[in-house]
Amino acid sequence: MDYLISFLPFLLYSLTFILFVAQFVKVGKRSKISVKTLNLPPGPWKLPLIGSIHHLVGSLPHYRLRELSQKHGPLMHLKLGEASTVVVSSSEVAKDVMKTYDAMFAQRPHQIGADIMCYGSTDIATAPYGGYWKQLRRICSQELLSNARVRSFRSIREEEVANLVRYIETKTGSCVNLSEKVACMTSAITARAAFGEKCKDQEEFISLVKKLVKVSEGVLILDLFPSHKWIHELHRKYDVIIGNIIREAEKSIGEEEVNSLLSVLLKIKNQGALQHPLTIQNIKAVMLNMFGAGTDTSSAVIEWAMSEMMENPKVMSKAQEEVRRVFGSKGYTKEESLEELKFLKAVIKETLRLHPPFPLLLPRECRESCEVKGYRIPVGTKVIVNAWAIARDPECWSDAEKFYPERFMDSPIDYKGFHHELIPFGAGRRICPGISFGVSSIELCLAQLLYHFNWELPNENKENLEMTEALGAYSRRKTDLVLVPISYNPLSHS
Ligand code: HEM
Repeated sequence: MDYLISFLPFLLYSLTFILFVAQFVKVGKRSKISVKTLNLPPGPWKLPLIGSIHHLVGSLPHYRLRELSQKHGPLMHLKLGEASTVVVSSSEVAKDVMKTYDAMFAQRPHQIGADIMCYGSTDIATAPYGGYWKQLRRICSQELLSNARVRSFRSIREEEVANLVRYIETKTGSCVNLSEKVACMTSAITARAAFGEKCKDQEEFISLVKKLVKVSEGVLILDLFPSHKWIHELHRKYDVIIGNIIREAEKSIGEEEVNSLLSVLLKIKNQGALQHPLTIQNIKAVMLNMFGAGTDTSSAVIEWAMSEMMENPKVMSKAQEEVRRVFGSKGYTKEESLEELKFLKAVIKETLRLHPPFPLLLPRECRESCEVKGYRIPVGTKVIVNAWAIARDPECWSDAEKFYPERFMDSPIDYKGFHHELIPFGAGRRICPGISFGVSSIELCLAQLLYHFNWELPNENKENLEMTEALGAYSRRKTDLVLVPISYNPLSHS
């Protein structure tokens, strides 16, 4: 009975929500959302109005949004009641939003879910634009994720990738669930960089954050049912574990030179010379970002790159030939050699183009009313940039749907936020600060997987590798990538 009573508010919420949405959404026989065009005051909005609020937009997949924008234009207005969202689907409009008017669109929309999970939205990713966020962002770029700091984690990356290679070597000729193993590796790299070597709660922490990340995909649920017990229960568990880890880390500060992300943050907090003093709660929120934003994203890129190369064996051979030539018979010995892997870098760019881990980036909000392409965007409008659709726009890319890394070989186009046709890390003030951290693990891991092994599909799906994406805010494979590694001996080929 108690159980039923506790579910009553949940059911009432659901019913109200469905009735509310049903007024605006006409779901046809084949689940088509009806679209109307309407002139909206104030300003020259002549954009499609579809029955949706920003919550729903979050759950509309990027490919459905592309279909809609192909019909209704690269700046599309979605509205339900008084809540407005614009969806950007061309590189030109993205440039306006993330460069010309970047300061106007550097806000994140307020989300109740983020308030619960991220200690009142005091992390970097969901903090409102302003002095506190700017300070965190500076700490993040100069101290936590600077190139020098990322270089200092080199031995961690090398050890974890070597562990993965050793494990795969024991499985030569049999099936390996690469998705699972690569996800463990990226989590281990992030955990050791974040907490240092001596963290005994690491495993528990990683498994809890995985659950939290899954839940955060459904921001809709968090925002609609903020009082529901399990959300708070999950957050309480996170708080206890990260609290223990921080207490342990505080003990070793000053004892030895530790450069884990957590110890750097604690030192900055203790120095106290900040305009917005950092609290332990703030540090807990930032640590959640490092894991939430940093682990599944990198492993998804590795998975997709391997999948695409399995689908395109000529690309695989070319990438293997390059790595084996550059590394020679000794294999990987120095990080600098990664710089010579021009084709592998192109493979990674092409993977990020076709499979950006956040196809819709992270949502933004308009801070000040402004005009984009002749349309007045009122303050408070939510903005979604469909980076996935832009990266497949035939106006920008020839043979846009084809996996063709060669397109980047003599091209200046990069993913660092200057070329708005390729923005897997976003652009402007809110661009991802973890590019160098993420890409350095991706490059090393792929290079080693290509150097040490030839890869085959398991017998049961020899003809057909499943390439479907799972539904959700992150772009990941619907099914795990299972492959058969065959160990490669460089000496027998030299
Ligand atoms: C392949 C790997 C990664 C991808 C594709 C990726 C992508 C993104 C994207 C699309 C955004 C939103 C940008 C925008 O709004 O314009 C973002 C933000 C962010 N990312 Fe990443 N990310 C990756 C790795 C990482 C790593 C390794 C870390 C940290 C260790 C990280 C930390 C963050 C943070 C803190 C933000 C919030 C920035 C802000 O709001 O100011 N990311 N990332």
